[in-house]
Amino acid sequence: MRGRLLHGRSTKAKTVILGGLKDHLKTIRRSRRIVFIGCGTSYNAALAARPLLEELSGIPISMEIASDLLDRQGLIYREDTAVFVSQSGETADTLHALEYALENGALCVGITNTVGSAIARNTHCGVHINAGAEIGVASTKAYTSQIVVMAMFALAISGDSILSQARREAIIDCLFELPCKPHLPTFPAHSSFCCKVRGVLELDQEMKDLANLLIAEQSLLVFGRGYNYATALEGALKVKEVALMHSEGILAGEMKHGPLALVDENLPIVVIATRDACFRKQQSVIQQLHARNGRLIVMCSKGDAASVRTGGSCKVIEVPQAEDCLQPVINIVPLQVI
Ligand SMILES: N[C@@H]1[C@@H](O)[C@H](O)[C@@H](COP(=O)(O)O)O[C@@H]1O
Repeated sequence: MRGRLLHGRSTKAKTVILGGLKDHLKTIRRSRRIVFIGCGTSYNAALAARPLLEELSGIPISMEIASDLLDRQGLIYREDTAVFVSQSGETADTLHALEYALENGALCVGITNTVGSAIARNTHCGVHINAGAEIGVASTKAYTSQIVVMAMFALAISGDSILSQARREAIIDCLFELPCKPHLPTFPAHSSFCCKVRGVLELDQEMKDLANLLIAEQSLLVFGRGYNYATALEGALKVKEVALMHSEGILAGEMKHGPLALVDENLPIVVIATRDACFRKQQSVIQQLHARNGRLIVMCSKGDAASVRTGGSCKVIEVPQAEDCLQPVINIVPLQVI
Protein backbone atom coordinates (compact mmCIF):
# COMPACT_ATOMS: atom_id res chain seq x y z
CA MET A 1 0.00 0.00 0.00
CA ARG A 2 1.31 3.40 -0.95
CA GLY A 3 1.28 6.54 1.13
CA ARG A 4 0.00 8.56 -1.83
CA LEU A 5 -3.50 7.22 -1.27
CA LEU A 6 -3.63 9.32 1.90
CA HIS A 7 -1.63 12.21 0.50
CA GLY A 8 -3.40 15.50 1.22
CA ARG A 9 -6.61 13.67 2.09
CA SER A 10 -6.09 13.02 5.77
CA THR A 11 -4.47 15.59 7.99
CA LYS A 12 -2.92 16.00 11.39
CA ALA A 13 -6.02 18.06 12.19
CA LYS A 14 -7.78 14.65 12.09
CA THR A 15 -10.17 15.40 9.26
CA VAL A 16 -10.61 13.69 5.93
CA ILE A 17 -10.88 15.75 2.76
CA LEU A 18 -12.05 14.03 -0.41
CA GLY A 19 -12.00 16.77 -3.03
CA GLY A 20 -13.99 14.75 -5.57
CA LEU A 21 -16.94 14.44 -3.16
CA LYS A 22 -17.04 17.74 -1.33
CA ASP A 23 -19.78 19.33 -3.48
CA HIS A 24 -22.02 16.30 -3.01
CA LEU A 25 -21.55 15.48 0.68
CA LYS A 26 -24.83 17.13 1.72
CA THR A 27 -26.80 15.11 -0.83
CA ILE A 28 -25.04 11.90 0.22
CA ARG A 29 -25.82 12.58 3.91
CA ARG A 30 -29.49 13.14 3.06
CA SER A 31 -29.76 9.88 1.06
CA ARG A 32 -32.44 7.39 1.97
CA ARG A 33 -29.77 4.68 1.64
CA ILE A 34 -26.35 4.14 0.10
CA VAL A 35 -26.04 1.20 -2.29
CA PHE A 36 -22.57 -0.18 -3.02
CA ILE A 37 -22.30 -1.94 -6.37
CA GLY A 38 -19.36 -3.93 -7.74
CA CYS A 39 -18.06 -7.33 -8.88
CA GLY A 40 -15.48 -9.76 -7.48
CA THR A 41 -12.80 -8.18 -5.34
CA SER A 42 -14.34 -4.72 -5.57
CA TYR A 43 -17.61 -6.05 -4.14
CA ASN A 44 -15.67 -7.74 -1.32
CA ALA A 45 -13.86 -4.48 -0.51
CA ALA A 46 -17.20 -2.68 -0.15
CA LEU A 47 -18.46 -5.51 2.06
CA ALA A 48 -15.39 -5.07 4.29
CA ALA A 49 -16.15 -1.36 4.68
CA ARG A 50 -19.90 -1.74 5.23
CA PRO A 51 -19.89 -2.06 9.05
CA LEU A 52 -17.94 1.19 9.41
CA LEU A 53 -20.05 2.98 6.82
CA GLU A 54 -23.20 2.00 8.74
CA GLU A 55 -21.68 2.90 12.09
CA LEU A 56 -20.43 6.35 11.11
CA SER A 57 -23.12 7.46 8.65
CA GLY A 58 -26.25 6.12 10.37
CA ILE A 59 -27.61 5.59 6.83
CA PRO A 60 -28.77 2.11 5.71
CA ILE A 61 -26.09 0.56 3.51
CA SER A 62 -27.03 -2.06 0.91
CA MET A 63 -24.69 -4.21 -1.13
CA GLU A 64 -25.31 -5.28 -4.71
CA ILE A 65 -23.33 -7.58 -6.99
CA ALA A 66 -23.70 -5.71 -10.28
CA SER A 67 -24.87 -8.68 -12.36
CA ASP A 68 -27.47 -9.69 -9.74
CA LEU A 69 -28.85 -6.14 -9.54
CA LEU A 70 -29.29 -6.18 -13.31
CA ASP A 71 -30.76 -9.71 -13.42
CA ARG A 72 -33.40 -8.70 -10.86
CA GLN A 73 -33.78 -5.15 -12.10
CA GLY A 74 -33.47 -4.39 -8.37
CA LEU A 75 -34.92 -1.21 -6.93
CA ILE A 76 -32.86 1.98 -7.15
CA TYR A 77 -34.52 5.26 -6.12
CA ARG A 78 -33.74 8.89 -6.87
CA GLU A 79 -33.21 9.40 -3.11
CA ASP A 80 -30.42 6.75 -3.17
CA THR A 81 -26.70 7.29 -3.46
CA ALA A 82 -25.24 4.50 -5.62
CA VAL A 83 -21.50 3.92 -5.19
CA PHE A 84 -19.73 2.05 -8.00
CA VAL A 85 -16.55 0.31 -6.88
CA SER A 86 -14.22 -0.93 -9.60
CA GLN A 87 -10.45 -1.21 -9.90
CA SER A 88 -10.44 -0.90 -13.70
CA GLY A 89 -13.49 1.35 -13.93
CA GLU A 90 -14.45 -0.64 -17.04
CA THR A 91 -16.09 -3.88 -15.82
CA ALA A 92 -19.11 -4.47 -18.08
CA ASP A 93 -21.66 -5.46 -15.41
CA THR A 94 -20.67 -2.56 -13.14
CA LEU A 95 -20.91 -0.16 -16.09
CA HIS A 96 -24.38 -1.45 -17.04
CA ALA A 97 -25.47 -1.12 -13.42
CA LEU A 98 -24.23 2.49 -13.52
CA GLU A 99 -26.37 3.21 -16.61
CA TYR A 100 -29.32 1.63 -14.81
CA ALA A 101 -28.80 3.74 -11.65
CA LEU A 102 -28.44 6.91 -13.73
CA GLU A 103 -31.73 6.11 -15.51
CA ASN A 104 -33.36 5.70 -12.09
CA GLY A 105 -32.15 9.11 -10.94
CA ALA A 106 -29.72 8.11 -8.13
CA LEU A 107 -26.68 10.19 -7.26
CA CYS A 108 -23.83 8.06 -8.68
CA VAL A 109 -20.38 8.01 -7.06
CA GLY A 110 -17.35 6.21 -8.52
CA ILE A 111 -14.50 4.65 -6.55
CA THR A 112 -11.97 3.54 -9.16
CA ASN A 113 -8.25 3.12 -9.67
CA THR A 114 -8.21 4.25 -13.27
CA VAL A 115 -8.29 7.94 -14.08
CA GLY A 116 -10.40 8.56 -17.20
CA SER A 117 -12.12 5.15 -17.05
CA ALA A 118 -15.77 4.84 -18.09
CA ILE A 119 -16.96 4.68 -14.49
CA ALA A 120 -14.84 7.69 -13.50
CA ARG A 121 -16.23 9.65 -16.47
CA ASN A 122 -19.89 8.74 -16.15
CA THR A 123 -20.48 9.07 -12.40
CA HIS A 124 -21.53 12.43 -10.87
CA CYS A 125 -18.54 12.49 -8.52
CA GLY A 126 -15.98 10.14 -7.01
CA VAL A 127 -12.62 9.23 -5.57
CA HIS A 128 -9.54 7.72 -7.19
CA ILE A 129 -7.79 5.14 -5.04
CA ASN A 130 -4.28 5.86 -6.47
CA ALA A 131 -3.11 2.28 -5.88
CA GLY A 132 -0.93 2.15 -9.00
CA ALA A 133 -1.50 -0.23 -11.92
CA GLU A 134 -2.73 -3.75 -11.15
CA ILE A 135 -0.56 -5.92 -13.38
CA GLY A 136 -2.05 -9.38 -12.76
CA VAL A 137 -5.63 -10.48 -13.31
CA ALA A 138 -6.20 -10.69 -9.57
CA SER A 139 -6.69 -7.40 -7.77
CA THR A 140 -4.51 -7.24 -4.62
CA LYS A 141 -3.22 -3.78 -3.68
CA ALA A 142 -6.39 -2.30 -5.15
CA TYR A 143 -8.39 -4.30 -2.59
CA THR A 144 -6.59 -2.87 0.43
CA SER A 145 -6.63 0.63 -1.09
CA GLN A 146 -10.37 0.39 -1.82
CA ILE A 147 -11.05 -0.47 1.84
CA VAL A 148 -8.95 2.50 2.96
CA VAL A 149 -10.77 4.86 0.59
CA MET A 150 -14.16 3.58 1.73
CA ALA A 151 -13.12 4.09 5.36
CA MET A 152 -12.20 7.67 4.39
CA PHE A 153 -15.57 7.98 2.61
CA ALA A 154 -17.25 6.88 5.88
CA LEU A 155 -15.24 9.49 7.80
CA ALA A 156 -16.08 12.21 5.26
CA ILE A 157 -19.84 11.60 5.39
CA SER A 158 -19.96 11.15 9.15
CA GLY A 159 -19.46 14.90 9.61
CA ASP A 160 -18.26 16.18 12.95
CA SER A 161 -20.53 14.50 15.48
CA ILE A 162 -19.04 14.79 18.96
CA LEU A 163 -20.31 11.33 19.80
CA SER A 164 -18.08 9.61 17.26
CA GLN A 165 -15.11 12.01 17.52
CA ALA A 166 -12.82 9.67 19.49
CA ARG A 167 -13.62 6.80 17.15
CA ARG A 168 -12.93 8.91 14.06
CA GLU A 169 -9.61 10.11 15.47
CA ALA A 170 -8.54 6.55 16.32
CA ILE A 171 -9.33 5.47 12.74
CA ILE A 172 -7.37 8.38 11.25
CA ASP A 173 -4.39 7.57 13.50
CA CYS A 174 -4.55 3.96 12.35
CA LEU A 175 -4.71 5.01 8.68
CA PHE A 176 -1.33 6.67 9.16
CA GLU A 177 0.07 3.48 10.68
CA LEU A 178 -0.85 1.23 7.74
CA PRO A 179 1.29 2.19 4.73
CA CYS A 180 4.58 0.62 3.71
CA LYS A 181 5.96 3.82 2.23
CA PRO A 182 5.73 6.64 4.74
CA HIS A 183 6.97 9.42 2.44
CA LEU A 184 4.15 11.83 3.10
CA PRO A 185 4.74 15.37 4.28
CA THR A 186 1.58 15.03 6.37
CA PHE A 187 2.80 11.96 8.27
CA PRO A 188 3.10 12.47 12.01
CA ALA A 189 6.78 12.70 12.83
CA HIS A 190 6.60 10.69 16.06
CA SER A 191 9.22 8.00 16.57
CA SER A 192 6.76 5.18 17.28
CA PHE A 193 5.63 5.25 13.65
CA CYS A 194 4.85 1.69 12.64
CA CYS A 195 4.04 0.24 9.24
CA LYS A 196 1.48 -2.45 9.97
CA VAL A 197 1.32 -3.63 6.38
CA ARG A 198 5.10 -4.06 6.35
CA GLY A 199 4.76 -5.98 9.63
CA VAL A 200 2.38 -8.46 8.05
CA LEU A 201 4.52 -8.77 4.89
CA GLU A 202 7.27 -10.12 7.16
CA LEU A 203 5.17 -13.29 7.33
CA ASP A 204 6.05 -13.88 3.66
CA GLN A 205 8.24 -16.95 4.18
CA GLU A 206 5.87 -18.46 6.75
CA MET A 207 2.98 -18.09 4.29
CA LYS A 208 5.00 -19.58 1.44
CA ASP A 209 5.80 -22.61 3.65
CA LEU A 210 2.10 -22.92 4.44
CA ALA A 211 1.24 -22.67 0.73
CA ASN A 212 3.64 -25.57 0.06
CA LEU A 213 1.74 -27.67 2.58
CA LEU A 214 -1.58 -26.80 0.91
CA ILE A 215 -0.44 -27.31 -2.66
CA ALA A 216 -1.63 -30.91 -2.88
CA GLU A 217 -5.06 -30.18 -1.36
CA GLN A 218 -8.31 -30.12 -3.29
CA SER A 219 -10.05 -27.47 -1.27
CA LEU A 220 -9.65 -24.78 1.39
CA LEU A 221 -12.36 -23.19 3.54
CA VAL A 222 -11.95 -19.71 5.03
CA PHE A 223 -14.15 -18.76 8.01
CA GLY A 224 -14.67 -15.12 8.95
CA ARG A 225 -17.36 -12.86 10.42
CA GLY A 226 -18.03 -9.21 11.18
CA TYR A 227 -15.36 -6.98 9.65
CA ASN A 228 -13.62 -10.11 8.38
CA TYR A 229 -16.46 -11.86 6.59
CA ALA A 230 -15.22 -10.00 3.52
CA THR A 231 -11.66 -11.20 4.27
CA ALA A 232 -12.93 -14.80 4.13
CA LEU A 233 -14.65 -14.21 0.77
CA GLU A 234 -11.70 -12.33 -0.68
CA GLY A 235 -9.09 -14.81 0.64
CA ALA A 236 -11.03 -17.67 -0.95
CA LEU A 237 -11.42 -15.71 -4.20
CA LYS A 238 -7.64 -15.14 -4.39
CA VAL A 239 -6.97 -18.86 -3.86
CA LYS A 240 -9.42 -19.66 -6.67
CA GLU A 241 -8.14 -16.99 -9.08
CA VAL A 242 -4.43 -17.44 -8.52
CA ALA A 243 -3.88 -21.01 -7.26
CA LEU A 244 -6.78 -22.43 -9.35
CA MET A 245 -7.88 -24.42 -6.32
CA HIS A 246 -11.39 -24.76 -4.93
CA SER A 247 -11.88 -22.47 -1.96
CA GLU A 248 -14.91 -21.10 -0.20
CA GLY A 249 -15.31 -18.12 2.09
CA ILE A 250 -17.79 -18.90 4.84
CA LEU A 251 -19.65 -16.65 7.24
CA ALA A 252 -18.68 -18.24 10.56
CA GLY A 253 -22.13 -17.47 12.01
CA GLU A 254 -23.58 -19.86 9.42
CA MET A 255 -21.21 -22.70 10.33
CA LYS A 256 -23.91 -24.87 11.90
CA HIS A 257 -26.18 -24.49 8.92
CA GLY A 258 -24.27 -26.60 6.42
CA PRO A 259 -20.50 -26.05 6.45
CA LEU A 260 -19.94 -28.12 9.62
CA ALA A 261 -20.87 -31.23 7.61
CA LEU A 262 -17.68 -30.81 5.55
CA VAL A 263 -15.28 -30.68 8.53
CA ASP A 264 -12.91 -33.62 9.00
CA GLU A 265 -9.22 -34.18 9.73
CA ASN A 266 -8.22 -33.69 6.08
CA LEU A 267 -9.88 -30.50 4.86
CA PRO A 268 -7.75 -27.43 5.68
CA ILE A 269 -9.72 -24.57 7.25
CA VAL A 270 -8.50 -21.03 7.84
CA VAL A 271 -10.29 -19.29 10.73
CA ILE A 272 -9.88 -15.53 11.04
CA ALA A 273 -10.00 -14.68 14.75
CA THR A 274 -8.29 -11.32 15.23
CA ARG A 275 -9.34 -9.15 18.20
CA ASP A 276 -12.65 -7.37 17.70
CA ALA A 277 -16.21 -7.58 19.01
CA CYS A 278 -16.60 -11.06 17.41
CA PHE A 279 -13.47 -12.60 18.98
CA ARG A 280 -15.28 -14.67 21.63
CA LYS A 281 -17.68 -16.04 19.03
CA GLN A 282 -14.72 -17.04 16.88
CA GLN A 283 -13.11 -18.79 19.87
CA SER A 284 -16.28 -20.83 20.19
CA VAL A 285 -16.21 -21.64 16.43
CA ILE A 286 -12.61 -22.85 16.84
CA GLN A 287 -13.65 -25.12 19.73
CA GLN A 288 -16.47 -26.62 17.66
CA LEU A 289 -14.12 -27.21 14.72
CA HIS A 290 -11.58 -28.82 17.06
CA ALA A 291 -14.34 -31.09 18.41
CA ARG A 292 -14.72 -32.42 14.84
CA ASN A 293 -10.95 -32.86 14.44
CA GLY A 294 -10.78 -29.97 11.99
CA ARG A 295 -7.40 -29.21 10.41
CA LEU A 296 -7.14 -25.58 11.45
CA ILE A 297 -5.01 -22.62 10.49
CA VAL A 298 -6.00 -19.75 12.78
CA MET A 299 -5.19 -16.11 12.06
CA CYS A 300 -5.10 -14.11 15.29
CA SER A 301 -3.71 -10.85 16.66
CA LYS A 302 -0.10 -10.79 17.88
CA GLY A 303 0.12 -12.31 21.36
CA ASP A 304 -3.18 -14.20 21.10
CA ALA A 305 -1.85 -17.62 20.01
CA ALA A 306 -2.66 -19.23 23.38
CA SER A 307 -6.22 -17.84 23.38
CA VAL A 308 -7.02 -19.42 20.01
CA ARG A 309 -5.48 -22.84 20.65
CA THR A 310 -8.45 -23.65 22.88
CA GLY A 311 -9.17 -27.35 22.88
CA GLY A 312 -6.71 -28.60 20.25
CA SER A 313 -3.62 -27.99 18.20
CA CYS A 314 -3.56 -25.82 15.12
CA LYS A 315 -1.23 -23.76 12.97
CA VAL A 316 -1.36 -20.12 14.11
CA ILE A 317 -0.60 -17.01 12.07
CA GLU A 318 -0.15 -13.92 14.27
CA VAL A 319 -0.75 -10.58 12.56
CA PRO A 320 -0.32 -6.97 13.76
CA GLN A 321 -3.39 -5.51 15.46
CA ALA A 322 -5.10 -2.51 13.85
CA GLU A 323 -8.30 -0.58 14.55
CA ASP A 324 -11.08 -3.18 14.08
CA CYS A 325 -12.53 -1.57 10.92
CA LEU A 326 -9.08 -1.45 9.26
CA GLN A 327 -8.01 -4.95 10.37
CA PRO A 328 -9.24 -6.41 7.03
CA VAL A 329 -6.44 -4.44 5.30
CA ILE A 330 -3.91 -6.40 7.38
CA ASN A 331 -5.68 -9.77 7.44
CA ILE A 332 -6.01 -10.17 3.68
CA VAL A 333 -2.24 -9.90 3.09
CA PRO A 334 -1.23 -13.42 4.31
CA LEU A 335 -4.07 -14.91 2.25
CA GLN A 336 -2.92 -12.99 -0.83
CA VAL A 337 0.60 -14.32 -0.26
CA ILE A 338 -0.70 -17.91 0.02
N1 LIG B 1 -10.45 -11.17 -12.30
C1 LIG B 1 -11.05 -9.88 -12.04
C2 LIG B 1 -11.27 -9.71 -10.55
O1 LIG B 1 -10.00 -9.76 -9.88
C3 LIG B 1 -11.92 -8.37 -10.28
O2 LIG B 1 -12.17 -8.26 -8.91
C4 LIG B 1 -13.25 -8.23 -11.03
C5 LIG B 1 -13.84 -6.83 -10.90
O3 LIG B 1 -12.98 -5.91 -11.53
P1 LIG B 1 -13.00 -4.37 -11.27
O4 LIG B 1 -12.65 -4.14 -9.86
O5 LIG B 1 -11.99 -3.80 -12.23
O6 LIG B 1 -14.40 -3.89 -11.59
O7 LIG B 1 -13.02 -8.47 -12.42
C6 LIG B 1 -12.38 -9.72 -12.78
O8 LIG B 1 -13.21 -10.78 -12.47
